Amino acid sequence: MHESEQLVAQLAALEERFRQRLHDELDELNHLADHLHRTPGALQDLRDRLHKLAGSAGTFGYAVLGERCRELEQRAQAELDAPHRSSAVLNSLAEATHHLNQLLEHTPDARTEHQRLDTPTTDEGDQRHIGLLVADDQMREQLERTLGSFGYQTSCFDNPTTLHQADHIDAMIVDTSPPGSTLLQDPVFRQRDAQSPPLLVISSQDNFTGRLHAVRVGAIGFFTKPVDLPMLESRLERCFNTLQGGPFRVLIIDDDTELSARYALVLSSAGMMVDTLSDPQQLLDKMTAFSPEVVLMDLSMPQYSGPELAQVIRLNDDWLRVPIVYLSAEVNAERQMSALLKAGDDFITKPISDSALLTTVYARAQRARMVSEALARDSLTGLLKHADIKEQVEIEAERALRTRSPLTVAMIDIDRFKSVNDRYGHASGDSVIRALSNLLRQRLRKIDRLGRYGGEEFVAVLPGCSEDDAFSILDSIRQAFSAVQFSSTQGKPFNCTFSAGISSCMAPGWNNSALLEDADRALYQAKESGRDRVCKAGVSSN
Ligand SMILES: Nc1nc2c(ncn2[C@@H]2O[C@H](COP(=O)(O)OP(=O)(O)OP(=O)(O)O)[C@@H](O)[C@H]2O)c(=O)[nH]1
Repeated sequence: MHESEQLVAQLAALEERFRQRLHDELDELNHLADHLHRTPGALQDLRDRLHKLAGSAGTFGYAVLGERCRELEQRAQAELDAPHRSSAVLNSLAEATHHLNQLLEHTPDARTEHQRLDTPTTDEGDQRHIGLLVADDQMREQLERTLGSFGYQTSCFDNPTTLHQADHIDAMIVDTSPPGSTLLQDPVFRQRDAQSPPLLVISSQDNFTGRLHAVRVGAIGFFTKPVDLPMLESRLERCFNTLQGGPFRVLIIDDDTELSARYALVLSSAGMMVDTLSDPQQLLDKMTAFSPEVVLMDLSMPQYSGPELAQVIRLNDDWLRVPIVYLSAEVNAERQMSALLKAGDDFITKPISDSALLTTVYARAQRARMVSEALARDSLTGLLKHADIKEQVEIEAERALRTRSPLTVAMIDIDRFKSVNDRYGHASGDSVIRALSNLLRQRLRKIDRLGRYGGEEFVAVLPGCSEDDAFSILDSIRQAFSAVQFSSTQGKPFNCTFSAGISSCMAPGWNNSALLEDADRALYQAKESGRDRVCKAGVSSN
């Protein structure tokens, strides 16, 4: 069966399950309606059930029923808030509840459409194609060279129309200099929409107006000359979502299993990884095991409230960045605010259409991942920071132990870097650090992890790579780096070298915690034996 047909069939099966439950649900509502006068707590119970149905009925196509439930829920709530019960109100509430059954017929024209769910895909592996509209020859050549070395394919255009008409452009970079350029006011830019490829703008001036023009045509990056190319490249990477990611992980916490199954189906059909939780007691285990990037949380569950669970999540520092979105039938703005004040970031009111659910979750997940990536990365090099690369060493070491596959860790340190700073200035030193990080990123594979361990010290984690293979890769990078010619701010040319120590988990006597220490010891040995070399742990170098 075709994938979209399968989705429609699964959604239909869920709807059928919901339809069957609906009959029982309406019987229960009728029963409560009959006991409003006699049974304490019946009114509260009726309100809660109406509230739940107001959220779920619309999602499964019973929009009219859902709206009516919401109306009755509000009437029940008003009666609960009143100082005394009114017989007349209870009678009319009971009567209206009995009429709900008739609304079961109001489905065909109000059913939720099973539209095709178009989502941005994150297909990795293909070479990305960047369209350049850059009149400045030097800037264009620099971009072509740098983006090419990062594996992008570039094409140059000389006017907005040909750029927009070009096929298979994954992103575009537009240079709006010289000052006063009206390039972005060209109609083709103004007609851009959500489907248009991401746009990065280069400008010779950093001012509010320039940034505003860029935002108005939907730019996702703004760079001022001289452009920090590694920064521009990492922005491109970020917008393609290729930074160590995989599908977005979404956790749905809702006691209504049919409803959460439906949301899960909709989100997973768009390529997201979804897990559901109906028993909040399992919350901590689930958060740890699944590590969601977005949590969709029902507002009221039998024994717990959504804000309580959100606060439990927020007690753990590791989960402070995870957006929590309440999915609720609650329309009362005051109650929504009070939930958000406790914890949580956003509200989606049920019922919600499939595409609105998808868009909201996608936007939240994307933003959360971007923030997370930005916080984990070093601003000068765009590489992982000390703590994050150390964590990657541990993760990969555990994986290597589990899968009995090789793993090599390399510690790399620029030689006599202090004297580079002293002789050529700190800014030249920075560009050496950036160049080495670019070179490492460019030469290593996507699955390798790279981090800036200290000032001029880097760590590379190479899964599936033997010590010998890692040695030859790093040695060729060492040679390439020593051939790079830098120029100081005064225009003086100079070269740099680095030393590296590598340690592999296939080495005899290996254990997890010693991996970095062994690489460090090997690095020390490389320094001691003359620098500009790569040493393996446990092998003496002459
Ligand atoms: N430009 C620049 N310099 C940095 C940065 N971080 C650290 N440094 C400098 O890097 C230098 C490191 O020097 P040392 O640790 O003495 O080592 P070295 O001069 O590289 O000598 P060996 O490692 O023994 O070859 C120090 O002078 C730091 O100030 C940075 O972000 N930018």
